[in-house]
Amino acid sequence: MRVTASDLRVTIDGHVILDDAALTAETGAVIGLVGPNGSGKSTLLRSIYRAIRPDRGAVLIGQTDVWRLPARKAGRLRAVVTQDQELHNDFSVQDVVALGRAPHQGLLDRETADDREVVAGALERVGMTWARSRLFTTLSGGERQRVLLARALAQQTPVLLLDEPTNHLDIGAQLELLDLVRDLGLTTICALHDLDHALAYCDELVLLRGGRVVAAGGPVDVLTPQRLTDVFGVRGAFTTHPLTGRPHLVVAALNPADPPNRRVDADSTAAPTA
Ligand SMILES: Nc1ncnc2c1ncn2[C@@H]1O[C@H](COP(=O)(O)OP(=O)(O)OP(=O)(O)O)[C@@H](O)[C@H]1O
Repeated sequence: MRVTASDLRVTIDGHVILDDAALTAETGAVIGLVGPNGSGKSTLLRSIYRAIRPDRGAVLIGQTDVWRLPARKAGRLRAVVTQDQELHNDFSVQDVVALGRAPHQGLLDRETADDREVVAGALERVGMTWARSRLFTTLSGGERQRVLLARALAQQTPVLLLDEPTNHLDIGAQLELLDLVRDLGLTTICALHDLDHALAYCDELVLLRGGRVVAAGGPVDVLTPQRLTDVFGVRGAFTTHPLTGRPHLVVAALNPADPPNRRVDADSTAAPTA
């Protein structure tokens, strides 16, 4: 299902932290949100998953304005894995994943055989079946992350929103999780810090800086060497990955002699130059 966000502005305590933000995620596409710390990636995601109400703009999933829906109905359209430390004291892993079924249940409904099957399937998909009876709080950070992804899968939504899903994961687990996310075939919007992962796993990128979208489109077109310098203050170049044969991004610090160009201006939003 297609996701469209248009003209979003978010103001907190009188400060505009997201302005004029827009994106389109076509059905089944994986869209990466990239940008330096504090550029507004999480805020854009939050305004899409209804954690922060934008004071302007709209978010549509299909034809439905998510901000005009009751929370439970929104929970059938999109699932979220955030960076927030969720503790779930006294919950087993299975209980945590079962929370994903809530949007499909009435208030007093008991868990059905179908719910149990979906929960078991979600745990299996993320390779955490072995931990189903463990207390969630006893898992490592990476294991928790996989369980939270299983909870999102148990929601059985057409849209998945992920905020830095590879946090806490070792390098093998990062690639495994990103492969899994790609294989799901869901419309996915994912904030990522690792630009090479963004390049390898996303169909399109939205580059943010200072709460504004400065470029959007194919990863190679968005992550131009000029933008890597302007937005991230690094030098960058594409090469061919020696193992996969795919484009690979390498970065290095700016030469001390190169003044970092930290402007956001019309040049940053112009068509790619490289
Ligand atoms: N509740 C809040 N109150 C005040 N300022 C906030 C709040 N939430 C976000 N901000 C500010 O808005 C800006 C964007 O934050 P956001 O978390 O969206 O950035 P980000 O790109 O996700 O950053 P990071 O890569 O560090 O996670 C930051 O300057 C942040 O301090």
